[in-house]
Amino acid sequence: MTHEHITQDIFETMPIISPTVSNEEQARALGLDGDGDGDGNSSLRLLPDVLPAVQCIARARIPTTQGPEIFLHLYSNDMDKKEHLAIVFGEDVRSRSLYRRRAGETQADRMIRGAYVGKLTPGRRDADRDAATGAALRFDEATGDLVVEAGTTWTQPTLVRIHSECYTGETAWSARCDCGEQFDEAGRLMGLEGHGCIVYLRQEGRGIGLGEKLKAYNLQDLGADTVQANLLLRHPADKRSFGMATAILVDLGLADIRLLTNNPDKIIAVEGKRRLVHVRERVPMVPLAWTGGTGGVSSREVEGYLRTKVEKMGHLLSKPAVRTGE
Ligand SMILES: Nc1nc2c(ncn2[C@@H]2O[C@H](COP(=O)(O)OP(=O)(O)OP(=O)(O)O)[C@@H](O)[C@H]2O)c(=O)[nH]1
Repeated sequence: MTHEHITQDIFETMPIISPTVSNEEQARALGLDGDGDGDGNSSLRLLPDVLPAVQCIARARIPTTQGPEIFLHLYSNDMDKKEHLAIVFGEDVRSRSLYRRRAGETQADRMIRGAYVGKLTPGRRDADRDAATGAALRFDEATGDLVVEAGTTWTQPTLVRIHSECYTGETAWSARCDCGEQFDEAGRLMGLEGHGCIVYLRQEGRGIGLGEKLKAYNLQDLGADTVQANLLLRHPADKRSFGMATAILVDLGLADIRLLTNNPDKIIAVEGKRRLVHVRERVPMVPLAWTGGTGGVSSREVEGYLRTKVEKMGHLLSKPAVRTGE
């Protein structure tokens, strides 16, 4: 479809952009549904049979400006060329694919990949044993797999956030969404617990990419809500999938989790068909501006964004009533 066609279509459909027009009506008018295939299903409902094969290719300790130390894990996979990440709080969380012994590698190679136990210090020679703490890794000699003794250090379900990339909210100080605030809050809570994981997925703009999200913002300024804007651009309301997150969590041995989210679709999606990951508890992410405290994103745009999430995307959020006479 040419640019002229899209522009023409948008202006033909502009009169039906109104807060009173439902997502379904809008989608029908455009011949689309949630995932654009006309079958009435949202893309999140289409759970994949097979998870991507993920491999953690490097891990490093990052001291942070916020206090807690994190271990950043960078993943490759067999489905896309993107660098998905796991931001891990807690030294005991071990990526199976990272620690697996590789043919011919030296202890120095392992330390450089981040496949070590304890802390790296100048002059350290052995990745698999930390003389300072006495910690040692154990391997299955036949397969080279790390033997992880379940529950030896952390027995509770781990606090997890599955975050989708949002350049505008995380880096460009955008007050159109609460993504940056959610990211910071997740890190704060995990820092307090001393344990947790933010899976950072490279699916910008609910999977449509930054360029398309910027177009969606212009449509929002022209009167569309966030769902209508995606549909007008001929994208599903939500183009994301969460099999990558499931695969990364399984690789990290995080099968029992408490998930920070308001989005019920995310719970279904991360558990997947085979329920390799169990969401034991949903931990709500209440916008800070709604908690009565200080801070938090506050703008006309973010209020509309959150309202659309509640009214059209089924998010489990309710704004506290404004109290009067106090
Ligand atoms: N297309 C589009 N994407 C947006 C918009 N605002 C934010 N996003 C993207 O939405 C994603 C953030 O969604 P999340 O906060 O991870 O997830 P969620 O489904 O809203 O659910 P929660 O876990 O409750 O926050 C990021 O990829 C953002 O870039 C928008 O107006 N349009």
